[in-house]
Amino acid sequence: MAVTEDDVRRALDAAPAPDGAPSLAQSPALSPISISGGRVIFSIQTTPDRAAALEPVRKAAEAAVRAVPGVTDVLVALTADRPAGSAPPPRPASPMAARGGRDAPSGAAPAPRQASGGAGVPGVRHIIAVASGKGGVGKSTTAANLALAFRAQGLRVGLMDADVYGPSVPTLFGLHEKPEVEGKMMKPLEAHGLKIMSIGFLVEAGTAMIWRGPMVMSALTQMLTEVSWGELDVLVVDMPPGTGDAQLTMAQRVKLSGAVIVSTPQDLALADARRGVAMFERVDVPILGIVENMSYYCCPNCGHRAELFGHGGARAEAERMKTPFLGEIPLSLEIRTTSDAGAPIVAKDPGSEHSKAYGRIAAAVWNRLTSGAPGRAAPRIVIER
Ligand SMILES: Nc1ncnc2c1ncn2[C@@H]1O[C@H](COP(=O)(O)OP(=O)(O)OP(=O)(O)O)[C@@H](O)[C@H]1O
Repeated sequence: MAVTEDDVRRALDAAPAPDGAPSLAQSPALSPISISGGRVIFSIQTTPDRAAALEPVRKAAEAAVRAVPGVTDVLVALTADRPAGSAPPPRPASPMAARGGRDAPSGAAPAPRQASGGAGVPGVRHIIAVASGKGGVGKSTTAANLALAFRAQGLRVGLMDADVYGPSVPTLFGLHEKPEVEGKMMKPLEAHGLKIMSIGFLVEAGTAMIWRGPMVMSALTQMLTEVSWGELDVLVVDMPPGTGDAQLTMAQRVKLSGAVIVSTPQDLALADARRGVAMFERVDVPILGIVENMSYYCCPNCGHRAELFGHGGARAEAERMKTPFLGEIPLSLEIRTTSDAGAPIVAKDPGSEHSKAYGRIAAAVWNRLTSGAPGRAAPRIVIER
């Protein structure tokens, strides 16, 4: 039986509120409710000093929703904005502790929309997510080349590989050492003028990882807040494919300036891309645009361009969704071999046609970022299950 928001709200009509409202359902402290299958996630806004006292309210809300027919998993978090300059709240499990972790229901808590200044990471002007609805469409390749193209345009750039399920950035940049730790902060590695951090630097290569939702949140938060990124114009985040916990975590934890969606021309990937767009829209992250990757075939010998089945689909879809179309990248052996060899094409051959295509996409994204496209607030989660 499909769970609806009305079902959840009816259950919360009998749950206590933190602020004197007749019920949690009627309280402004209640965040938007996220429902995915039988999983229900929401948060209750509070102040850090009241977090402990409100634990019974959180538990009562969880129990009320758990009793709704069809609900299989509930995650309710208390959230608060941390005053500038104060210490961060304690973290849950660290990514290192995730090695060999047990399977468990996962979840990420949505947060109320509240305005706050900056990107949420000190010194970082814009954080953008590069995402795709499904795996293998070239999201990591696009993120890496986009970051390099920003750099080529004189920007100070970081690249954060948040793909907890299959980090590609270590291979893309031929980086395999562990980051140095200075005090409580990790130093990002550097390559081709980019500051780089990957979940792949923190876990053993080839280790089978089972990530629980809170671990994903913890790992991503650490990579954002416990890495000395320094002053950056833009931090490009290579997201895990799909529309799961990590995406929600990023969208809720950090003030994302926007998301770039990567798709291949085929209809199936486009349907996935549509889901990706919808997910970011649901959490109020502006879509900066869609990139069509492996758009057409470029012959390595004669440069002849052959159209592929479905070519142009992303442009048409972007128009239908009233989303900017950022550009197309061909299916090219050079793009693949340079990436596999640890120096993506924009680093290896900056003057090539393909690098220019990435440059045009970077310029379009930067244009959107600096033309006043709205960003999102950065809430702090105080307590999580
Ligand atoms: N435009 C392209 N032309 C040729 N090969 C490409 C292109 N884009 C990506 N590839 C290749 O496709 C494979 C998958 O790319 P990539 O890892 O970037 O995808 P992804 O969407 O990030 O995948 P995952 O979901 O597994 O992280 C890689 O071998 C990469 O080199």
